[in-house]
Amino acid sequence: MKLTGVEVREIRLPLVAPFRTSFSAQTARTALLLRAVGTDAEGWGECVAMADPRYSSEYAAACADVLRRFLVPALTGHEHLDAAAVAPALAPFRGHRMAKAALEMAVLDAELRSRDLPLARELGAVHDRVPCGVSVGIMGSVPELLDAVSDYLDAGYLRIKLKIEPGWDIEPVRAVRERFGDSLLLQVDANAAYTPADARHLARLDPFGLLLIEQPLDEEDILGHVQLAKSVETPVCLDESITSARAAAAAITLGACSIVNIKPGRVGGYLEARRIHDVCAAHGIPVWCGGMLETGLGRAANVALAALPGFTLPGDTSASDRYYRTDITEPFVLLDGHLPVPAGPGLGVAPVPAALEEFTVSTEWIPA
Ligand SMILES: CC(=O)N[C@@H](Cc1ccc2ccccc2c1)C(=O)O
Ligand SMILES: [Mg+2]
Repeated sequence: MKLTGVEVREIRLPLVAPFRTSFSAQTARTALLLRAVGTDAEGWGECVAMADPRYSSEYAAACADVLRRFLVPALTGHEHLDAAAVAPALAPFRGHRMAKAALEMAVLDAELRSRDLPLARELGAVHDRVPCGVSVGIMGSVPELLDAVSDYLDAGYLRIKLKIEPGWDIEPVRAVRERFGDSLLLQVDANAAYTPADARHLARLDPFGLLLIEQPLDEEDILGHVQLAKSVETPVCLDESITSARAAAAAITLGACSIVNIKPGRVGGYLEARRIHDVCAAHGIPVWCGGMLETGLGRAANVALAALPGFTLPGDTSASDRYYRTDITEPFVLLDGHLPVPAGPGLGVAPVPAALEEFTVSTEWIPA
């Protein structure tokens, strides 16, 4: 397609409950939605950057700026733009992977809709539904945590992930393991809250039979994770550190992780996410799909990605109502612990206009 322009829409969705991690406490989700308009097609993309640079260096206002000044202009002049051409065209601009991912996603959605092809088919999905886990925030007390976990298990989630940080780790994990038993699929996510000096402390999680400990150390501390992986039994999984297929290959080869959390927004898009899946599969490394509190747009694409063969662990592809009372698309509803893979062309979903309007903060048209 020939790109006419991109509409950048800031939305703000209240969360059903505060979501606290080692790096922030959120009561609402600010996100950017992109609508790529072409001569004969249009498509939707979602930028997963937070309002402030606390998960990674990107943040929503910076994404809007880099899209406006550099990324959208870089796609003009392409008579027959397709998704494969987006990353090479944006490569001269360093970083800004979440902004690039959103733009590629919108072009990919437009291209696939015009070809009447579901994203799952394009990516190589082998399942028509995916098993779902849930990410549980840091709570005010252990009883409050146990109630939240109990509710999520009643909802049917197949795996529990607990956010941890120094001072909220051993005790909540012990309490959940003791209350819900050894068969519960249980893992933790530190969001880089620890240092290599905490190795002996983190080894105290070993008796609880966790599936993994996610991103215990700083995203740049690959060698620290290599050392840590040698001194704890719990498998190390990386999230923030895995920014590309190259980074995944290096981390795996060095022994920094034995499981990878794949997030398309973090790595520059769904095509790079598939490449990371393929690199991990070649190394025999299981992967799962991480979450960034996406709306139904990103959720639809993540579920399609999570249906690839190497995604052998339940992901953070939770139902819409884990985060939002009202989603901007038709809600994703958990059924027997699974979400269905969208079967329509492209993302297979689109915003519900009334919901979109309700949560829109601003819109901007960037001509190509
Ligand atoms: C589901 C989950 O735990 N996601 C991230 C952390 C996270 C937490 C809170 C967020 C709030 C706004 C935007 C992105 C966010 C990402 C993670 O796996 O590390
Ligand atoms: Mg994480």
